[in-house]
Amino acid sequence: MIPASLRALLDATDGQRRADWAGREIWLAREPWGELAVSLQGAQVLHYRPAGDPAAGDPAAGDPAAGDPADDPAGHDAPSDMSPGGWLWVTPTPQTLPGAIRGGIPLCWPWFADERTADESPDRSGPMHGPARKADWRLDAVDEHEEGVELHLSPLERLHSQLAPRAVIQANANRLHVELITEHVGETPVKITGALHSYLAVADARACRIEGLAGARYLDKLADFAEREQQGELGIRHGLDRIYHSNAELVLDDGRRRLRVARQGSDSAVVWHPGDELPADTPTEAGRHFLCIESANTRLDPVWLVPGAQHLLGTTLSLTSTP
Ligand SMILES: O=P(O)(O)OC[C@H]1O[C@@H](O)[C@H](O)[C@@H](O)[C@@H]1O
Repeated sequence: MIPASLRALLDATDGQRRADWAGREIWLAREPWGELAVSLQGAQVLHYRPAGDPAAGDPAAGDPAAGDPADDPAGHDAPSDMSPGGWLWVTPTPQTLPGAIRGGIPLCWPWFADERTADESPDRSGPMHGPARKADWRLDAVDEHEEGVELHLSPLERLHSQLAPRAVIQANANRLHVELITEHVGETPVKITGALHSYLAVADARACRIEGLAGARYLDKLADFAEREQQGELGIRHGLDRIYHSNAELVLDDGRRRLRVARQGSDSAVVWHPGDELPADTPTEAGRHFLCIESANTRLDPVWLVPGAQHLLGTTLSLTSTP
């Protein structure tokens, strides 16, 4: 679910790959395999929709419910400034530059949340979730073929004295895969955290289920990081902010789609929705249509990088039809 203005840009593309949206340069594609939109601010995937996405509310996509708006929670209860379809969510009212866009898959680097250490930020200053998501990135390589696309990006300016990040984004008719690779180009070991802060589009954030976390330990950020154990699968009915100590593959079931969320290089799965306390850049109606499941490295699994070493933090989204 994306802003109608971004949808209009995608619909208007006639093969060109660059457009401006909300003051940012966007790389976009609308091809037989599906659709992809990436903001060069933050190397942030904003939209992904594989061909035939059955929950799009679009008769052409083969959605049997699409003919009857009342039966189609995927699309027709969308706020008027939002367009249904796709696996990711973006706010219709993003902050102006140099603010970050809320939605899609922001890259949080080289620290997660406000847990920056002296390694990541010598004076422990800097924005929540690190500078990468607000920085300008450049496209270093694009590999387009009939089945999909692969993009390689790196920041225009150096974001850390000893670390160099780059992002790889792969999209095709079956999956979206994002990698954030950190290379140590300095002289002394450095500790990092970070996250791929995926905003997944859901029918209603208060009626979702996440499978794969039963029995996992987690830190409850809303209870001063109290440590708890997940009893059974996670049913979401209200706001939550948790860091699960788990590397398990997860399935997000919102009643209309079962999305598999696989993670690489991550022993922390962050599950977040602000409930009724929505951020200022998120209108009430739009705000109930996302749930964040983040592939993360947090205080539970920080990564020590030695000179010459690399770390890959990744996430892969695909469908599962198996209940
Ligand atoms: O508003 P931001 O900076 O994008 O952060 C959103 C949320 O991101 C989550 O990852 C954190 O666990 C939350 O505590 C935080 O509120």
